[in-house]
Amino acid sequence: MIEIENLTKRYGTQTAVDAVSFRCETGTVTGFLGPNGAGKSTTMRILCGLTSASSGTALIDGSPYRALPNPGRSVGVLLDASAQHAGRTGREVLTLGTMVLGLPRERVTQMLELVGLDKKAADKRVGNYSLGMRQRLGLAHALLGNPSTLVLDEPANGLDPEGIFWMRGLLREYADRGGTVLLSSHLLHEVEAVADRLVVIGNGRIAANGSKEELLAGAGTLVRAVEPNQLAQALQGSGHNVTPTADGALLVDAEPLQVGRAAAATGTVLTELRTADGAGLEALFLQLTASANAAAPAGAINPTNTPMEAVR
Ligand SMILES: Nc1ncnc2c1ncn2[C@@H]1O[C@H](COP(=O)(O)OP(=O)(O)OP(=O)(O)O)[C@@H](O)[C@H]1O
Repeated sequence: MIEIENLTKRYGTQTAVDAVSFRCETGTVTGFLGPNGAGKSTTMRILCGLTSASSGTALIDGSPYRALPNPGRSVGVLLDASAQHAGRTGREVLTLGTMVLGLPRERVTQMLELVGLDKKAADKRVGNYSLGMRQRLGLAHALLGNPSTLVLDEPANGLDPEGIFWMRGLLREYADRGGTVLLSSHLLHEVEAVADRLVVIGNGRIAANGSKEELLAGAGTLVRAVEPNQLAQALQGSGHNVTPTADGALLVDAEPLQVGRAAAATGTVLTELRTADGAGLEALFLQLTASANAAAPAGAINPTNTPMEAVR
């Protein structure tokens, strides 16, 4: 289990991570979503003992990473697939890992097989690997010590569609066997397909935290109009959040009835009006990160990590 409590990281005057709290329960995959610079990597680096926090705690199975007796046996970490020595072969990287962790050498072959790196690939130098191969090797390295927790920063980066499908299955199976996974990504549909819970971060602060179903059910109304600007202004004037989607629709934190009434009152012609449940995580992500990036005072956005309904 991962427990992050009131975690803050300041770099000079900039607050990269601002009072972040969330938990990743045993047997679940938690998707950690946010735009560039949101604070995902910093949070994960603190969790893995690579960066110190300004305040707050980040615990794995009740301990800070650095206090774990043999961390690689408790938590598998993949923060940067390109961090391996380019001159070593994949097999050498894993062999060194077994030596550091005190594991039997056959673990190397098992992990190579698990991640689909054949003999030829295993004996190539990492400098000649594609990014997808590096991700597979990184995952093999993370899983080497048979840990109960996985912390993965953008592991789907560079994988082809077959690779993404494969990784999704691997992580699902790992969680179903009782593992805990924290997985960051910009690939929203990838996260939507595999995660049980979602934590969305924007500007260092938690913008949403809940089960995937909770978050998708709370996605409001999707509306398309011939003159969307007029409708958007009217809805904003009534205190609603309005987020334009990439394809010209509006996502509104209101019921379809309220949006329909606003359209009628402004004489706006609608071409579509429905609950946004099926609009997908991408639209929700846009909506949430837009509000997180707005100039809200510190702590104004879901400071207590209450479920999604309370954020709105
Ligand atoms: N060592 C550092 N020194 C100064 N600022 C930093 C440092 N590391 C991160 N930051 C800043 O902290 C903020 C959060 O960065 P972080 O890398 O955690 O975001 P992220 O969500 O992982 O984004 P990305 O997906 O682009 O990696 C950014 O504004 C970044 O510039």
